[in-house]
Amino acid sequence: MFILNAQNSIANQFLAEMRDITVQNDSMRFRKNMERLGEILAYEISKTLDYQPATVQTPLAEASTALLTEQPVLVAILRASLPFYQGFLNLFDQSENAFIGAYRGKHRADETFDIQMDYLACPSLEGKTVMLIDPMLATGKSLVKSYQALLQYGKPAKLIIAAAIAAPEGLAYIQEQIPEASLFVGAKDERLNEKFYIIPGLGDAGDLAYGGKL
Ligand SMILES: O=P(O)(O)OC[C@H]1O[C@H](OP(=O)(O)OP(=O)(O)O)[C@H](O)[C@@H]1O
Ligand SMILES: O=c1cc[nH]c(=O)[nH]1
Ligand SMILES: [Mg+2]
Repeated sequence: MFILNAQNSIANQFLAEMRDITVQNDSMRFRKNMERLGEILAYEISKTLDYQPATVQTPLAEASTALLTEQPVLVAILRASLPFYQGFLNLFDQSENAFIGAYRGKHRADETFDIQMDYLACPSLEGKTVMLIDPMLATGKSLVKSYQALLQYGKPAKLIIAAAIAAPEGLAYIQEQIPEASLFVGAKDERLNEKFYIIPGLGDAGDLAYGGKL
């Protein structure tokens, strides 16, 4: 598992501002920070993909390099992942894309919830490199249910799961349910609270990015 804030970098600033109650309610800044974190994680993930030799013709001569052997499929889980996903799309700008409307339904009296899933637009995933992108990995239910739904579009050759902030409980659930997934997270936080929010976390990522919902 790759944990970005295991090393100090400018990414600490973006994560800190997303968490900071004196900054996070500037929703444009919150979305921008989420996008920049997405770009950085996408860059780290890009180092682990497959490349093949290539040459490009400059005005003066041929230059040798190595380029991606294939474009990934980027999967955004509405709502909160949109700015985070945009960061990935900024770098993997030739990728295919999929969109899932998945959210945590109303919490029951015991605070548990089911994942509601109403929308799925997806190309074939057969044999492809798929990146499942969601900023918050709390219980892991959204990601697991999303992945299970995606399998109707084919079996990816490689599955990468990217989150801005992850709880240990969610990470364990993903590793149990989807052992083949490679995990890349901005930060691994302490725990979930009784309402299954990540502690210290940042609050509700979708609401901070786009406002509340009924
Ligand atoms: O790991 P889990 O326990 O499934 O929680 C994580 C999910 O919860 C949040 O979505 P939410 O249901 O708040 O919808 P939103 O993105 O529209 O805010 C967040 O954006 C993740 O998708
Ligand atoms: O802490 C959390 C957990 C789930 N979803 C969020 O937006 N935040
Ligand atoms: Mg939310």
